[in-house]
Amino acid sequence: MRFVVTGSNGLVGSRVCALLEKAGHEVVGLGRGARRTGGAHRYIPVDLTLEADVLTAIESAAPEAIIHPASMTEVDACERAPELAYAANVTAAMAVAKGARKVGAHLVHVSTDYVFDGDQGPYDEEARANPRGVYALTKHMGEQAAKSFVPGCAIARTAVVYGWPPAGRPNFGAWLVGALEKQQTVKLFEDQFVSPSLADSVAAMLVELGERKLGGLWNTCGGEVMNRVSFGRALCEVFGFDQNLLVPSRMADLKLPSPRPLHSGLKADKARAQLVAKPLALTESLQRFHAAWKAGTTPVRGA
Ligand SMILES: NC(=O)C1=CN([C@@H]2O[C@H](COP(=O)(O)OP(=O)(O)OC[C@H]3O[C@@H](n4cnc5c(N)ncnc54)[C@H](OP(=O)(O)O)[C@@H]3O)[C@@H](O)[C@H]2O)C=CC1
Ligand SMILES: Cc1cn([C@H]2C[C@H](O)[C@@H](COP(=O)(O)OP(=O)(O)O[C@H]3O[C@@H](C)C(=O)[C@@H](O)[C@H]3O)O2)c(=O)[nH]c1=O
Repeated sequence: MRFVVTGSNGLVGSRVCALLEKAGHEVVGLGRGARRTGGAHRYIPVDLTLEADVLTAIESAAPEAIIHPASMTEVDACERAPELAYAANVTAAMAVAKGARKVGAHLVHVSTDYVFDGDQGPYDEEARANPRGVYALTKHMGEQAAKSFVPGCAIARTAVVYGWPPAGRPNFGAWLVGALEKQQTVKLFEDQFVSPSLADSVAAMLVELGERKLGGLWNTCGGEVMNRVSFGRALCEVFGFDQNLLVPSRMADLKLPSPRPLHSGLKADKARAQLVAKPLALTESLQRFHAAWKAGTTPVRGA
């Protein structure tokens, strides 16, 4: 099949491109600025907030399916610059969805557990969204844009994605490993419950939604819900780091600019039952994360 993947320089997008290529699909990555990943697929630099450029790129690629992970993902930066967040998470989502509609491509739109308020998680696909904060609001609006232009699209929500990104901002898992390997202490939220998700596993589920042209809501995340301290402890066990470096803290103590859901997390039963690419158990995810670290295939190691 022919695929377009947005945000192909990002954590999820780069893994989606790699998996698609491995499976023998034709791939065109869309990203901002110069290419920052390997692989043999075609790359088109495009600012996704510019609708005309997005439509030109999508028409030239003529995909059967589009996977759209591109987004402004720094939650506090979104809070500080709502105009940029709106452009990246709503305007761009609309442009990509219009492109999909124009060429008749299936759309897999990537979203987040942060569309929920975190009062009563974990959440299944039927739960009602109640976004708080600019990142959450704009991601929720992005979902509506995707559904408005491509009613049969898949909305794939994921959460706390970790992995070894090609470049750019370190994620929760990479940030933790970077600090712990230098024996630095890390303050970890004990009051935020989430579904940590290995990027490769998320990518595999997104690829399957694209290949099978499945629509509707899908929680494409890790298979277990836990607080951030428990994640840290499990990571220490697998990597052999000292658990005494983990300092339990409360989110409110950090005085972050953006609100974040506390009892968040996603129920992964639908994906577990219906997808071939299953949500992974925490230990298996961490073992894979560790194996990539050991193999030295970690571009931002120590970032
Ligand atoms: N990471 C996480 O913990 C979670 C992520 N998600 C969702 O998963 C998806 C993927 O996240 P992830 O891969 O981690 O994010 P990244 O930040 O690693 O990647 C996002 C990519 O989008 C690109 N991008 C942003 N704006 C534009 C634009 N205007 N034009 C072109 N490209 C643009 C970025 O480009 P550049 O590199 O130039 O900035 C970046 O490469 C997102 O939709 C996110 O909301 C959901 C839950 C958790
Ligand atoms: C999780 C955590 C973060 N921090 C710090 C690190 C950083 O400065 C700040 C925010 O951390 P994070 O970036 O990991 O957390 P956050 O921005 O809340 O991560 C979110 O990202 C978006 C894209 C999503 O969609 C969510 O699912 C979620 O993964 O808080 C701690 O000090 N302790 C902690 O336990």
